[in-house]
Formats: sequence, structure tokens, C-alpha cells
Amino acid sequence: MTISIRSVEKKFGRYPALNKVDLEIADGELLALLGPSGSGKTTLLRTIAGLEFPDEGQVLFHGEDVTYASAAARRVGFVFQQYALFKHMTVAKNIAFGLDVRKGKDKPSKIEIAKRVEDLLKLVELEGLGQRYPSQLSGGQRQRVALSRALAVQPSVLLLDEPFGALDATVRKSLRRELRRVHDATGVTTIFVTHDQEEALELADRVAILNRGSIEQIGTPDQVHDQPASAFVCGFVGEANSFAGEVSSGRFSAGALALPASGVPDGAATAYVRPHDFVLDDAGFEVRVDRAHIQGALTTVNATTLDGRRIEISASRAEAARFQGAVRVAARKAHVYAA
Ligand SMILES: Nc1ncnc2c1ncn2[C@@H]1O[C@H](COP(=O)(O)OP(=O)(O)OP(=O)(O)O)[C@@H](O)[C@H]1O
Repeated sequence: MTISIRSVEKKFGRYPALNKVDLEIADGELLALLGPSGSGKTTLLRTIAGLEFPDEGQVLFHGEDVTYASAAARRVGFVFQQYALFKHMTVAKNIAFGLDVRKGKDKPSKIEIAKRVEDLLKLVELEGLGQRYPSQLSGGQRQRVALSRALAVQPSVLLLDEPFGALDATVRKSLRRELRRVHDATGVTTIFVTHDQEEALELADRVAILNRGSIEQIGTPDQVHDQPASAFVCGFVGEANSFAGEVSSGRFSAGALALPASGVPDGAATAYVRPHDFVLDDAGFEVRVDRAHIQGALTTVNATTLDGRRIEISASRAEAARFQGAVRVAARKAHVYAA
């Protein structure tokens, strides 16, 4: 199912929650809507679902205008952060719910429903747990049931709103991979909301970054991380050291830090340097190493420039051993934006 969002605007009172949003989602794509709290992610997801209707603009499913169609007519599957399972129903009944409530010839036979439930339990690796009640499951297992229930009706599109938000970090990670696997197995167009950049970058084919009701950039995880389209995206996606300084004739400077900044107009500007883009370089500027600590395979080095700016550098363990006392570093890559 392809989805087109065209110039969608939505206000709550006078507050614009969505500002002329345009978005094309390809059939079978897994798209993340990423942004800070209040940026409009949930409103956009609910507009795609048919749970919210725009003031202006259009929503098309496979070229057909569904802007004012109900959620049921759009056949969307929805998974919320809070497990919205029916407590008094078994896992199997929960999963079967959307099929059980169908009427007449649309309703599959009991045998077909049971088969579908079994297949879905297998898909989310919960085989054998169909007769349990939600209270007898862990949080992660409940979200897998919620995912199966959303998939049971063979939705045209699967929408997830912070589906792993209430879970601890380890369970979140494993469920992320699970969602990717389930997506690849079913091929259903999937859109999920998150404010966790690591989650978006790991899981999605493309990431749309929202800020104050507008999409600042949409691209693959590599694109939004390596070629951020704005200062906001650069600061929001991935770690970055920021330096307030000046651009003059295509050169940025902030204290001892000097960088090429072609195309950036003269005047106040901000430069962003990723921690792994600072490297030891005799031609660079001097910093004093304050502290180094291990983070997995990498070491994070905290250092201070001679004019008192604190910077963070990320290096391999072997490289990090050379960060002792006073060293010279240079930025091998930077992003500079007019302030
Ligand atoms: N029903 C509503 N009535 C009034 N204002 C609303 C309503 N729903 C959302 N808003 C406002 O619209 C803006 C966008 O909200 P939205 O929930 O879409 O953001 P979000 O990016 O999903 O945030 P979060 O990550 O905190 O859930 C916010 O300022 C919010 O307060």
C-alpha cells in the first residue's frame, strides 16, 4: 500500500500541530516518524489512521483519497504504547478479536481463525501461550500479542505509536529486531512513531524527522545521520559537539577551531562535529584530555580546548590510548549552518 500525505495541516485551537506536511510512503516500506515531544508525530500517525482528520490537505491510500474515511474503512492495524489488550480474554481470543467480530461472509470459519492465530503466535515467537491471559505475560510478550492482533486482520498498513516506550532497554532492543523480522516476513507497509533516534536508525528503511509540525528531513538512516539537512536534524540525530562561531568568506571559526564552510553566508553560524569525526592531527588545535571511559568497543574521551570549550571525542580503544594529557585534534568532517 502506497500512502501519500499532501499539504496536510492540522490545528488544535490556534496551535498548528501539523504544518503543510508532504510525505510519500512506498509500498512495503518501514518508515519511522522521529522527533521531540510535541513535534506532531502522533497527530500525523493518527491522521494516517483516520483517527484524526486534517483541516487542509489530503491523505491518499494507493492513489485513492481517504482523507475523511474512517479507520475501519482504511483497514489499518494499530499498536499503541500502552498494551490495549482485553484483560478478560486469552491471548488467542485477543489475537482473534478483529476476525471474531466480523459479520456474515466476511467472517472466517472457526478453523480458519484458529489457524491464523496459531500462525501469528508462531510469527511473534509466542507459540504455546495462546491460552494464557495478558496478566500472565511480560510487558514485551504483551506487545507481541498486540502486534499479532493488529496483523490478524491483514491490515493495509500497520501503524505503531511508541510501541516499545514502556519497556526496559533490553526488551526494547529485542522487540525492535522482532518488528523488523515480522515486517520483512509480512511485507506490510509500516509506520512507527518514536522519539528514540537509535530505535529509528536501527529499524527503519527511512526516517522522517519532525520538528514543530513540519518534516525537516526524510531519508535513509545514513542520509539523515551523515547529511543532515538542518541544524535541528544534526543536533537531534546522532551525537554532535556544537560550536557557536562566525563564518567569513567560506571559513568557519570558533576560537581555535577552523573549518571549511563553503556556501554558508557570512555571519553568526553553528558548527556540529560528531564525536567520531575528531581525530588526532598535529596540524589541529590543542585540547587537554580530562577523562576517558569505555563505551562498548569504543572509548569516549572528554577534553577541553584552550579557550575552555568542552568536547567529546569517540575513538577505538587502541586510538584512545594515545589521548593523554595535551594532544592536537582536528575535525575531519563537520556540518556548518547559519545561525
Ligand atoms: N487533542 C488535542 N488537543 C489539543 N492539542 C493537541 C491535541 N493533540 C495534540 N495536541 C498538540 O499538538 C502538538 C503535537 O502533538 P503530538 O501528540 O502529535 O506530538 P508528538 O510528537 O507525538 O509528541 P509526544 O512524543 O510527546 O507524544 C502538541 O503541542 C500537542 O500538545
